[in-house]
Amino acid sequence: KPLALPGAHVVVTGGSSGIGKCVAIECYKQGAFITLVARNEDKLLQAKKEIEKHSVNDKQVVLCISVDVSQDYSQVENVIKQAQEKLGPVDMLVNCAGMSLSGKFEDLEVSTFERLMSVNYLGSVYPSRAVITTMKERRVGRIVFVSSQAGQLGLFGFTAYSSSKFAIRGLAEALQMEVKPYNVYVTVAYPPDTDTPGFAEENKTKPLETRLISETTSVCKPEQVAKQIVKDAIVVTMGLFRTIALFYIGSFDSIVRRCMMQRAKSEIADKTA
Ligand SMILES: NC(=O)C1=CN([C@@H]2O[C@H](COP(=O)(O)OP(=O)(O)OC[C@H]3O[C@@H](n4cnc5c(N)ncnc54)[C@H](OP(=O)(O)O)[C@@H]3O)[C@@H](O)[C@H]2O)C=CC1
Ligand SMILES: CCCCCCCCCCCCCCCC(=O)[C@@H](N)CO
Repeated sequence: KPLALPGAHVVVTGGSSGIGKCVAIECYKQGAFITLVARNEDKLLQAKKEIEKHSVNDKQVVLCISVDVSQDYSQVENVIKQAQEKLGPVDMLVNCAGMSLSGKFEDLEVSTFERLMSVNYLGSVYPSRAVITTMKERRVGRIVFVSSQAGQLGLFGFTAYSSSKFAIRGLAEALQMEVKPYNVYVTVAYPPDTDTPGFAEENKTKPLETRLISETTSVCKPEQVAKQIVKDAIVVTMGLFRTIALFYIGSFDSIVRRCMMQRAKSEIADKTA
């Protein structure tokens, strides 16, 4: 049941920096073929070189594709098509592209809310939407979303960021219920502050309150966070420990399975009729 990474095709958005780059390295070390997706081509090539140092056989490939995951769905769809033509169907998608901007609600431009929603939320919807059909058909697939601790708890300074990360959780949980009968698994990571270029950038404009709240927990290494993300995606344990929710989820899952069987039956009936 665990996904076999050797020979698997793993697409990592935001794979040119920080957590995403470390996820790519972790998968490459375990024998996967990698597609890196991000905007800046120099950063992509730089990351490709770094990842290739960790190869475990001479067949492995790191493919780089430059695209903005948050802008135009048809562009993202094309990128996934290109990747599948070169490296085969996507076995695992890791949605790491994202960014953080902080400030008091009244100090943030409204355009910041739009920007974070499109990069963090729509930037996870588009790639996932582009791989899901093939995953369901093949009865193979993993989709990983990267939320944040600020996606479980709304925090001072993060009105725009937290809400974009909460949105990811809703998306992931609803999608999981749809695709479970097709052996496709969805996981969500909720990392704490992690030492990355993105984190350094965020710290330049963080309000004092946000910084003090953040400093109550320690800063993680991206390698460590990436290791956990990959492990959780490969061996999917009981995703979410929510006692009451579990009861409902179980009964909703059986509705989904029943509908799936009904549909299969009526398709057979249509064919024989
Ligand atoms: N570091 C932290 O403290 C934490 C981070 N997270 C989340 O983890 C994820 C990764 O963060 P981190 O590693 O720190 O970030 P980095 O800024 O170091 O890396 C972000 C990556 O995403 C890419 N990216 C950003 N915007 C887009 C876009 N519109 N289209 C395509 N690619 C894009 C960047 O490349 P390019 O700019 O070239 O496009 C880069 O590869 C984010 O979603 C972040 O919110 C969650 C919790 C804590
Ligand atoms: C239910 C249990 C929840 C526990 C929450 C504890 C919260 C403590 C402080 C949180 C610090 C903020 C992290 C944001 C990280 C982030 O996403 C940015 N660094 C991105 O760049």
